[in-house]
Amino acid sequence: MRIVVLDGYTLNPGDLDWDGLQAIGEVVIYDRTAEPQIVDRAADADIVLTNKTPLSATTLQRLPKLRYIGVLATGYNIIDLQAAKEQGILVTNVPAYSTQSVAQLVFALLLEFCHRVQRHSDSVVNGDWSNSVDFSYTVSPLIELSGKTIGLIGLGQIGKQTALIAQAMGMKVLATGSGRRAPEPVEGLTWVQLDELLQQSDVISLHCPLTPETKEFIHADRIALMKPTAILFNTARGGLLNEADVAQALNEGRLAGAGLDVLTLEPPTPDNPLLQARNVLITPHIAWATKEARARLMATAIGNVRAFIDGKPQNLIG
Ligand SMILES: NC(=O)C1=CN([C@@H]2O[C@H](COP(=O)(O)OP(=O)(O)OC[C@H]3O[C@@H](n4cnc5c(N)ncnc54)[C@H](O)[C@@H]3O)[C@@H](O)[C@H]2O)C=CC1
Ligand SMILES: O=C(O)C(=O)CO
Repeated sequence: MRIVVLDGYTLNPGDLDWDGLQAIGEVVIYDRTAEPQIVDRAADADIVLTNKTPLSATTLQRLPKLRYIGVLATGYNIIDLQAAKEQGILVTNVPAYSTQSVAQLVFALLLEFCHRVQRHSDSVVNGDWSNSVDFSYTVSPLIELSGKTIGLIGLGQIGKQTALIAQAMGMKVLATGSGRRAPEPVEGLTWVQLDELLQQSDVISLHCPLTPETKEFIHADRIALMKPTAILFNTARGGLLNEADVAQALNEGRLAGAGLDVLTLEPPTPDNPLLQARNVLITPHIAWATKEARARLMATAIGNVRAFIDGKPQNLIG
């Protein structure tokens, strides 16, 4: 079996190894692949592994030998699933490998808004405390989370873990999903419709996939439903937001802040309006990238390839 990894660098920048994959077949690993290079590099492959290199219908039509795509991620919005199905190509993803890490980053971002730890520490190191007449001072308002309401859009693996952490902090948890009812009862959590969640939440966190239905579904009309004091978090996919609308709401004080790990285009162009927006914290799509999570991702991705070769595919999508 000829296996081509199109963009292996972010999964394994050098602190993991590909041995498990190399034991399965003839493997070629590219750190990154630009779109025009995909067909040349994958032309002879039976198996292609990709994290964020897109496989569109046009590209797949030019890869007639391809039998299997292993997405090196949970989100698989980069694959044209319909085209893959029509060509008989199986597609798998890696669920749940980063659940704890992503939920942890939600709170890293949220707690930064609550305490501005770095800003306070910088102030102290710069001498402000030594020069202060008081034993305590603040350089920005502080927020206590206990008693505040968090609204989770998407209650899958990451949404549920985020709910647990929020509950441990004394927050009231609202959630919504694609159905009118909760997929399963979760203790202490209230299932509401999207508009109600947007109206009632102090903190809103997105945990649903990017699909044609959810594309840019956080837009001006929905932002207008949110409290002007609300803080929005997106660790799912950038395309869930209309970025211009979110930036405008932040700049006009109709939204208090945004904590973002993902943008529509990654890396972003310098003119992305969110980069200069007021009260925004942006991380470069790192929620998944703890070594612990990447090691789990590697193990499951290799398990997926083995299962496909053994004729018992696992983690199939589409
Ligand atoms: N920033 C990062 O590094 C990472 C981002 N992700 C993103 O997070 C997303 C969620 O991951 P998981 O929780 O593991 O996936 P999951 O599949 O366990 O949960 C997704 C949930 O979203 C719900 N959903 C689907 N359509 C919806 C809609 N229209 N409105 C509200 N909810 C809807 C589903 O019913 C499901 O409960 C992934 O799709 C991926 O895009 C995942 C891992 C790492
Ligand atoms: O697993 C995912 O969906 C990610 O975004 C990380 O690549």
